[in-house]
Amino acid sequence: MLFKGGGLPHESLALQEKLFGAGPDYNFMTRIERFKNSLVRVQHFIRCCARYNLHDHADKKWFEGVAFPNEVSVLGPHSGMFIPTLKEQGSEEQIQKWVPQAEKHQIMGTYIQTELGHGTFVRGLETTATYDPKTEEFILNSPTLTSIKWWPGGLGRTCNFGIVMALLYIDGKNYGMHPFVVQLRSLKTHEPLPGLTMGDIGPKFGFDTVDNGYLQFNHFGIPRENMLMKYCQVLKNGTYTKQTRNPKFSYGAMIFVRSMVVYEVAGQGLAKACTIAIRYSAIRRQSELKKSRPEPQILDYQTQQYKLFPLLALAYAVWFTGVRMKEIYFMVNNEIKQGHTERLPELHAISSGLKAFTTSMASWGIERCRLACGGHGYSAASGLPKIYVNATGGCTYEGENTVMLLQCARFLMNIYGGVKNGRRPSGSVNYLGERISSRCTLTSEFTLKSLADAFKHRAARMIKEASERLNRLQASGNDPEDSWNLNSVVLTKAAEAHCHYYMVLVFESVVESVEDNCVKDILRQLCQLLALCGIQENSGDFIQDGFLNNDQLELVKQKQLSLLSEIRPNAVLLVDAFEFHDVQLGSILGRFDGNVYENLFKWAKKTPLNKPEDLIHRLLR
Ligand SMILES: CC/C=C\C/C=C\C/C=C\C/C=C\CCC(=O)SCCNC(=O)CCNC(=O)[C@H](O)C(C)(C)COP(=O)(O)OP(=O)(O)OC[C@H]1O[C@@H](n2cnc3c(N)ncnc32)[C@H](O)[C@@H]1OP(=O)(O)O
Ligand SMILES: Cc1cc2nc3c(=O)[nH]c(=O)nc-3n(C[C@H](O)[C@H](O)[C@H](O)COP(=O)(O)OP(=O)(O)OC[C@H]3O[C@@H](n4cnc5c(N)ncnc54)[C@H](O)[C@@H]3O)c2cc1C
Repeated sequence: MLFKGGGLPHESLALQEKLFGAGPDYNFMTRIERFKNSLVRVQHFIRCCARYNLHDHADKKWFEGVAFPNEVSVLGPHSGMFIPTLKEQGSEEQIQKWVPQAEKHQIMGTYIQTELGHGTFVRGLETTATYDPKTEEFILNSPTLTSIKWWPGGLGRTCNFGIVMALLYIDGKNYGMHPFVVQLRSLKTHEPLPGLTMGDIGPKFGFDTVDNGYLQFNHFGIPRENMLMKYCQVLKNGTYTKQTRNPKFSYGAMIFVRSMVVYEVAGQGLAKACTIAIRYSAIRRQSELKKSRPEPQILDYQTQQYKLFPLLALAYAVWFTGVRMKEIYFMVNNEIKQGHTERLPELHAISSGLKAFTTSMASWGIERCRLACGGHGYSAASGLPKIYVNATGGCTYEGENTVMLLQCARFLMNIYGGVKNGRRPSGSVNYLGERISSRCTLTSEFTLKSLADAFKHRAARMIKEASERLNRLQASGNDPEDSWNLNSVVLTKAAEAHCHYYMVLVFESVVESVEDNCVKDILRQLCQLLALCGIQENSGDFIQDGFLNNDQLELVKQKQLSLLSEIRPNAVLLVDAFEFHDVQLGSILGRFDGNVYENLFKWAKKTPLNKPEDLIHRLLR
């Protein structure tokens, strides 16, 4: 119950739906079969939403977790980007017009921003929307090959609507990137409308159940009312007006998804992988620990614990951080709606930084879980390949991770510069206003406070040094842009250190808030392990300025090893506590009943390659 809160009833409802749990095995399907099967489940999901009166986004998410285990469906971009952008950027009239249809799935939309030539550099996008006051239409056009829209999920075959990000031109003047609601396909025939060339972009690393697509505009007209006009308006005569608000409001959909990805993608993905690897390690027996004794569970090998328990601690940390990230998003977004935009830069920085930091850590962690499962981990039956390919997409979409770390670093440099000029920082960066202590107080007790302080010191020092290096590069004659580029590796590391500190701090605050002493003690062990592993893996950062000494590092190592034995008796319970149903895990190795071998054998017998009547058989005969 530490995790699920109000979600359980919806999950149980979804689990009662036969169509979700049963059916053909994903691993034995071709891409087209996977896509079709997902569409069948999408339709059933939509019927369930009506039947169970599911409107709230969070309620639907619980349901989706069962309906689409370890994959993204075309509903992801629809409910995660299309509807939120309508709500956040549309005028009241526009919201009334489109949101109810979208929520009832009468129209299906996606978010159409990236182009063949540009994804990261949003200001480099080329699609144009030119206003024609005579027809009161915007004419959308793809002027170059590189301006063809590329990647939007659901665009290839499914969606009949999209929000297209395009450069607004009025009377020859470029007003920058704006969002437009565009009908793409006929609501009767589902054929693309004349003036649009569109389709699926082909097979990918993962995301088989999503038809990421391309779209080329050939002077395609849409009504004036289709520009989302909450913040900027184009009047009938072509007059452009805008509120004196931050132009970055049109990037709001990206902040939303980045804030959600920490929990939904990184937290869930790593927690599932740990559940599989730790349960399997309690079932699998191999080799000898002691002569003439039964083979031990592989989870009893210290090296196996050393591989998996730090990842378990990380899974808890990312999960808690993801929950906190969601809370912060909704809090700051409410403030923004009431006209208080002061915390937008911080929200952008922390959502960019944490999205990058946690998806990278989770991808790396999921792969390590696979390696920890030996040969069977390499089989699709482990469920780990599917979890990995979907989670690792999070390192790229919604802002490539290095680019996101640099956005976070940009904010940190601004704040640090302000501190130097006497400004007081607040929120997630308030520590930058504190004096940095030069010696570490870490003792063999390893209190959570002393561990968090060590990460604070590391982050503050690395941010300070990145800033000073930037200044030195400029002082030696480099222009600001070159200086930034020449410092960018250092900047990304400073941003990572900031995010790492944030994650340790969140974990520490969760532990402190737990009332049950037994649970508190177990969580404290995990939090200590997370922090100690972070120190050891990045020990150079902690000893570089003499903050930690060799004796303290030795203590860190000793404590890390003793924690492995302390965590061992609770390890399986700690993954059971995530409460993933077998349907959600999609893994034979991670089955709750532990009946691994019998089911692996049954599964292998079902593989299509074993069917007697096929071309392979004839060729081999
Ligand atoms: C509900 C969903 C739940 C779960 C999700 C689950 C599954 C996901 C499923 C499927 C995947 C779904 C969707 C994927 C969809 C996509 O990928 S959509 C496309 C996303 N594209 C990107 O993210 C592009 C990345 N690029 C950018 O964001 C920007 O262009 C940039 C940040 C790189 C811009 O860099 P610059 O050119 O430097 O910036 P600028 O535009 O000139 O900005 C100057 C100042 O503005 C600040 N800033 C930048 N972005 C924002 C922002 N979003 N909000 C607030 N402020 C911003 C920037 O920091 C500068 O500030 P200064 O004060 O320093 O000047
Ligand atoms: C599964 C998936 C789903 C997607 N869904 C959608 C969608 O629904 N809608 C949509 O519009 N888009 C979507 N996208 C596109 C996605 O948002 C972009 O691919 C992403 O933002 C990265 O941009 P890019 O492809 O231009 O990468 P690039 O910018 O070309 O990245 C390539 C390399 O260049 C580096 N680089 C680029 N710029 C800089 C810089 N300024 N400083 C340092 N290094 C830099 C990067 O770090 C990276 O190593 C999706 C992508 C994927 C993979």
